[in-house]
Amino acid sequence: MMNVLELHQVRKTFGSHDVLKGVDFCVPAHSILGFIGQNGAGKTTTMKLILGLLPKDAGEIQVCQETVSFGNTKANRHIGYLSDVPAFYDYLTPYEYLQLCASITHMSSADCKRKSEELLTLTGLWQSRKKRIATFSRGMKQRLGIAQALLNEPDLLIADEPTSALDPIGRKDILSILTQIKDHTTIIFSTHILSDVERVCDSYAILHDGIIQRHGSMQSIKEKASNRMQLEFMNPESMQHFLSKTQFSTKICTDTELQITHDNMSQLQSKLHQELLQQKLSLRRMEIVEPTLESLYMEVVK
Ligand SMILES: Nc1ncnc2c1ncn2[C@@H]1O[C@H](COP(=O)(O)OP(=O)(O)OP(=O)(O)O)[C@@H](O)[C@H]1O
Repeated sequence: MMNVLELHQVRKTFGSHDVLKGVDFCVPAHSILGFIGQNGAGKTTTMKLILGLLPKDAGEIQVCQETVSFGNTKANRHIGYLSDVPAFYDYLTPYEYLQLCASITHMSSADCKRKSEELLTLTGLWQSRKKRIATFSRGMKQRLGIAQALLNEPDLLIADEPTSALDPIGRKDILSILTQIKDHTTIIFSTHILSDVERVCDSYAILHDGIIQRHGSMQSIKEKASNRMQLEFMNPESMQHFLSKTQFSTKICTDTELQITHDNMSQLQSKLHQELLQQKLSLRRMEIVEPTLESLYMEVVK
């Protein structure tokens, strides 16, 4: 599959601060990439480099096979951009606003009408098309931001923390729009909300300490073999008893719960059964801890 976006060894320094120290990742066509990182990790910086809004110190960026360079906005015709806090002319209606945006890009008035109607419907703003943007909630403004970013039918949508400021319903709306458009548009969205990535993304990339520390498909996380088991004891005393005798190295979670890490799950299970039997202990719960995006993230940033 063709990559809509490719970054190779991208570096960026602000003064003496090495923000990006060689960032590499690709986004295949018609997929959604969750671009994950803590505050200040360099997500916005990366997005501005992709848009050619900042000069990079080294490396290469390609959008739809076109090389991006600072100040040259040619590659931007492939891109729709949604900033983390989209700003609008509040006295306009969403319909008027989209028309204004379309007129700036010299879209014909027939195309503009058709596209505005389609996008207001897609983003659930059709009913509110005659209300002034000033009366809109944050979620509605974010949805209008998506409509605007999609006006020119971009191959790539770059969304900077589109869900971070929203409540659960607002977030669900945005995520559902992103899922609906991915047949036509490839999406990269930055976030630190891991559950949003788990809900809609096809792949993830974790930026930390200036490089992509982990990346892959969401499917690959599910297929990763678990090496952890969680046990819950009936009471704190039985857990203490177990801890005083066990041969396994353990990580205590609460006064009745602990985790055991082991390379061979079936071996662990049978040995545990033996131990519990010998110690005459019964458990409330014993379950395999499936690998999650959160556990990967924690490994990286801890
Ligand atoms: N123009 C600039 N001049 C100097 N330092 C900058 C500039 N822009 C960003 N930085 C620094 O680069 C680092 C990365 O910032 P960036 O905004 O890319 O992070 P982020 O991952 O988007 O964080 P957040 O989640 O808080 O938006 C920060 O330490 C920031 O202070």
